[in-house]
Amino acid sequence: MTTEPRRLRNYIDGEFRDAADGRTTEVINPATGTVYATAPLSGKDDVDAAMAAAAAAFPVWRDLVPGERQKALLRIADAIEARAEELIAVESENTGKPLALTRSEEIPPMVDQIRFFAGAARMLEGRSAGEYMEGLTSIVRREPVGVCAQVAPWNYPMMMAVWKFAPALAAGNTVVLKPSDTTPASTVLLAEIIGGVLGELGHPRGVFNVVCGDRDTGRLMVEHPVPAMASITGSVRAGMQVAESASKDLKRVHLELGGKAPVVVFEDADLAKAAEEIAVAGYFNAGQDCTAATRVLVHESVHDDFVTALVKVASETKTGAPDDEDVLYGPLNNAHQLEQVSGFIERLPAHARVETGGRRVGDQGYFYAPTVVTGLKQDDEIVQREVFGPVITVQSFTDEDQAVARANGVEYALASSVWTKDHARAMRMSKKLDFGCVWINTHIPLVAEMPHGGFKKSGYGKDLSAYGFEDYTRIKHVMTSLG
Ligand SMILES: NCCCC=O
Repeated sequence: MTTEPRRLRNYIDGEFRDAADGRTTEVINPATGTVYATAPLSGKDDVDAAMAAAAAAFPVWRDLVPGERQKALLRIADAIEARAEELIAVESENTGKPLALTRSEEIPPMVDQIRFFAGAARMLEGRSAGEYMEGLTSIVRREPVGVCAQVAPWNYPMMMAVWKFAPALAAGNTVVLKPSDTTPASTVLLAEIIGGVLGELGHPRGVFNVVCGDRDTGRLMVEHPVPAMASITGSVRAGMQVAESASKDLKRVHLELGGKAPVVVFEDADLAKAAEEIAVAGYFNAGQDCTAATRVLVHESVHDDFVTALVKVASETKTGAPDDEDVLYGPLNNAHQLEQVSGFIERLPAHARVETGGRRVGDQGYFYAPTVVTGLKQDDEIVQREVFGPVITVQSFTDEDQAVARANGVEYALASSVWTKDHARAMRMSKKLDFGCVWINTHIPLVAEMPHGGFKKSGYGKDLSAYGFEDYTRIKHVMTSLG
């Protein structure tokens, strides 16, 4: 017996709706390769409706005292916690992620991040009011920006949605959020949860809207005259298109565009610990993480020992079905991504060596083996471009200067790590590494209070933290005569 694919719908102005013209796309479970749902392929009418709803809700939401927005966000966090098992099941079906790891590694930080921004709503900072000219008092007002058009990626659909809507709503903005066309399911469920809370509290229906669709839908959102800000997590190409479209009416842009994180391992590092932790940080979520430990640079004197240790951990690392508690990661997100990752391996130059992996696992779904590639040169494609798959490359270096040059010698600049017992060296490296984050003797942890965001082609603007929160505000100078 075949079951009909579930029908996902947009969430606009407090109600679930199909696309105005009825168009849909298929949503595939990447662990099985089968269609299990359809989602609206939204067009201009849907984007217009969502933007109108968000614009109508904005003045009311903006003018609430911050404590009311805090209360709403705290209730949303509680509701997500209460319905965590549903979210985990939906996310795992839509991404193939291991259920156990979604439960332990995604829900708790998501809930914590919403609670952080709930608190931040009441803690906006500004410089001191005062008399900077004789007889005149100046104050700074910090205000929300307006309607925010937000485009989330497919690697962490729920958590990236949180990174977008939580700071925006906390600051008093209203939101139109588009999930990736391959992973809309958990965002639609989030809309039900968030909309439910906002409705119970009597807030305007259009505070939070979800519009499903593809790249064209995203383009319609960014080009739309209503939003004052566009934020996107995605590829460099998508970010450049957003920046270009947004430039036409000078919208504010917030871009998180991926990475190619260097992992610099010095000869005095604890190699066994480094190999263990780097493998987890490189293969977690099938390496589909913009901060993944993807590009190891190891001192030449310990290169071979490190490779041996890493290959051992890699070959013991398991990928498999969402309900298998022993797996570290599930499938690649979609057939195109499997093709992309396979393509990088197929195009490796003759001087490269695949030490382990380098192949698809099984013929159902989009699983790929944990892979280690050595023998590379700095300008090789796999060193320069983001693979977004379970592939760790290893190069060597001779000294600190060469390590820095190779680490910085890519277009991305999001995250990096340095592994050494020498504190002074770690601090020198943290100054010289040209990345938005430098971890020392660890790689990949994130925390709500600290900023996440890059430089160069990794984009600009910060997620998480008070800095991320401020990105969703604007400041106004008010000056009053004392006479
Ligand atoms: N580990 C979370 C990184 C967010 C972007 O991929």
